[in-house]
Amino acid sequence: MIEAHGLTKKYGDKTAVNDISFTVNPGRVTGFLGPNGAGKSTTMRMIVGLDRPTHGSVTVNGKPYVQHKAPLREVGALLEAKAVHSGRSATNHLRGLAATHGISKARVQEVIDMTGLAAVAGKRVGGFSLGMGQRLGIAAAMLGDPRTLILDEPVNGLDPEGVKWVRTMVRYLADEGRTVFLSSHLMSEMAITADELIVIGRGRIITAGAVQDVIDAVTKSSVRVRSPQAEDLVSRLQGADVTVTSVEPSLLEVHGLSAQQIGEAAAAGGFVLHELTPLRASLEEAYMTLTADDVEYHSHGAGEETAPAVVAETEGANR
Ligand SMILES: Nc1ncnc2c1ncn2[C@@H]1O[C@H](COP(=O)(O)OP(=O)(O)OP(=O)(O)O)[C@@H](O)[C@H]1O
Repeated sequence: MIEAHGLTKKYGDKTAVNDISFTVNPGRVTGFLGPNGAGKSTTMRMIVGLDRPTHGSVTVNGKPYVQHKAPLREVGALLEAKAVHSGRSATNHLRGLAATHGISKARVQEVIDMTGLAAVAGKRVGGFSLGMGQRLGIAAAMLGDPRTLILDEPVNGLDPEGVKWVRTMVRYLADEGRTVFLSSHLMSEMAITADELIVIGRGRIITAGAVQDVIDAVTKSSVRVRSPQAEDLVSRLQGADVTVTSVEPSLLEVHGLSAQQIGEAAAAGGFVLHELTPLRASLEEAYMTLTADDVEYHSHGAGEETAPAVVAETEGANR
């Protein structure tokens, strides 16, 4: 478990992390999201004692990281994995780490096998690709068989097979009762990997909670309706707080009514339906809404999609 209370980090005038409090629970995969510069890495560095908080505190498994007698056995961390420019082999790199923490050579071999490094374990780490370096960083994090894992951008640079492997691995580790805290900018991946989310922007927590709750709190669900009588159906569906958008001639997107309400209204009016599909917003859409005001580095330019025409946003009954 990770517990932060009023955690704050200032670098000169810059407040990188601003009075944040949160809990990361065991048995769950918790995603840490936020725009570039939001303070994710700084928070993770404070958790593992690489940065000292300006104010506040953070504990891992009940104690500040530095007070653990065998920290590698409590917390494994992959932080801003940079290419390790080393002439040593992966095996020797891991054995060196293991030796200073009383960890056996057998465990080194285990983590090499777990992370798919067996074929390259004897090769110079300096020649590793980004993905292999990432796997080596994860191997090092796993070395002490820790109860808590902190992974900053673990899928960065990994191929699809590697991304899937990380997803499966963190699920397995959480199901074993471990605490898993990971950051990523890949929303689609986070949506299927994480159970819980903490979203930060400009050093402050924007929201936290179960993934679906975070999405539902900021996005409106809608229903896709396909009907050969779509045009006439629009007036049947009109009501207070109902928005009907015509996506194409026989296709509507309805906000403000459930699929059940639409189906019943259509049946009552004798309308033929070819499709009735509840649509849920994606984590990416929710994230964009949540962090819109907290993005420090905006990009501008082409690629903005034109919204489809809203054909009915009406008042009145019929719900
Ligand atoms: N050593 C440092 N000295 C000065 N400023 C720093 C230092 N480390 C981080 N910062 C600043 O603190 C803020 C938070 O940075 P941090 O790296 O924690 O963000 P992040 O959420 O991890 O971003 P990214 O997604 O880009 O990795 C940024 O504005 C950054 O420039």
